[in-house]
Amino acid sequence: MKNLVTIDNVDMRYGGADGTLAVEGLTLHVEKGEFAAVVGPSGCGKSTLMKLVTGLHIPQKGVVTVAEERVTKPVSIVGMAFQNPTMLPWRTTLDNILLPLEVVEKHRGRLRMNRAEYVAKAEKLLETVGLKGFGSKFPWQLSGGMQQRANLCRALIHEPDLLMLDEPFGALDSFTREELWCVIRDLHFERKVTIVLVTHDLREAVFLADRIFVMSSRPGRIIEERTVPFARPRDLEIMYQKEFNDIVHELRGSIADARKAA
Ligand SMILES: Nc1ncnc2c1ncn2[C@@H]1O[C@H](COP(=O)(O)OP(=O)(O)OP(=O)(O)O)[C@@H](O)[C@H]1O
Repeated sequence: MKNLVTIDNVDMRYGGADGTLAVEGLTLHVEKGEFAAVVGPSGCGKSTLMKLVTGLHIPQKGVVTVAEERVTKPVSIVGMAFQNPTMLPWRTTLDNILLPLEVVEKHRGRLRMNRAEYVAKAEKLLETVGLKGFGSKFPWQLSGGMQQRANLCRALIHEPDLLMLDEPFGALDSFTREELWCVIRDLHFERKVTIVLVTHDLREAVFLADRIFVMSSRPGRIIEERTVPFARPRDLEIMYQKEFNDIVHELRGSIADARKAA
């Protein structure tokens, strides 16, 4: 299958020539339609990887491409969701979801001409994530889990080919988190969007991903790549199977080794 994302031998340093080398010789390919997860010790450069793919950082060495185009500026075919939803409190949930369309030049004109169509699309997304009828509420009227759901809608409103998720469920209780795993699982299954998920939660990675990349300690590079063998769509029950927990334990071992090697 074709790669949608390629990172080839990339170095990224913060703060000038003597600054922090965050990733070094980072190489990773994600296929179109694939669900990839990236795990690794704290501070190993996972968020840096996300910023390199989305074009928020440009590396000093090496090449990043998305959809066969070299990344030299923020990439428009990508949707992003981070740990903190950062919704604007003075806008309704629906208007927060429409925000990326107002910001990105390419969509601005279309939104003005076809607002009703985009509102309908936002409402459909809200329904998909279990928030039907909540579009008129303000973010502060929603629970943390509901805000994360709305955050996902915002990342998906421009129908991105690539969805980048950086610890999007980190701050949630475990029941809400598992519910949202199922929302993401279904979105991936129905929309065939390519997803890259950065997470500290190894069960989350094994439940959701087709392939898991393990990073070394800083400067980060990929030290292990693991294909998850379970058929899709997966049920939460799978987390009680021995094969599932064996993979989680092996990944935990790899990360512990990477931390020791630092
Ligand atoms: N703007 C910056 N200026 C200087 N150093 C930075 C900057 N951003 C990140 N770093 C450093 O680069 C390294 C990688 O950071 P990054 O945020 O990518 O790691 P991470 O794996 O996402 O961390 P965590 O697991 O704690 O979320 C860290 O050591 C961090 O301190």
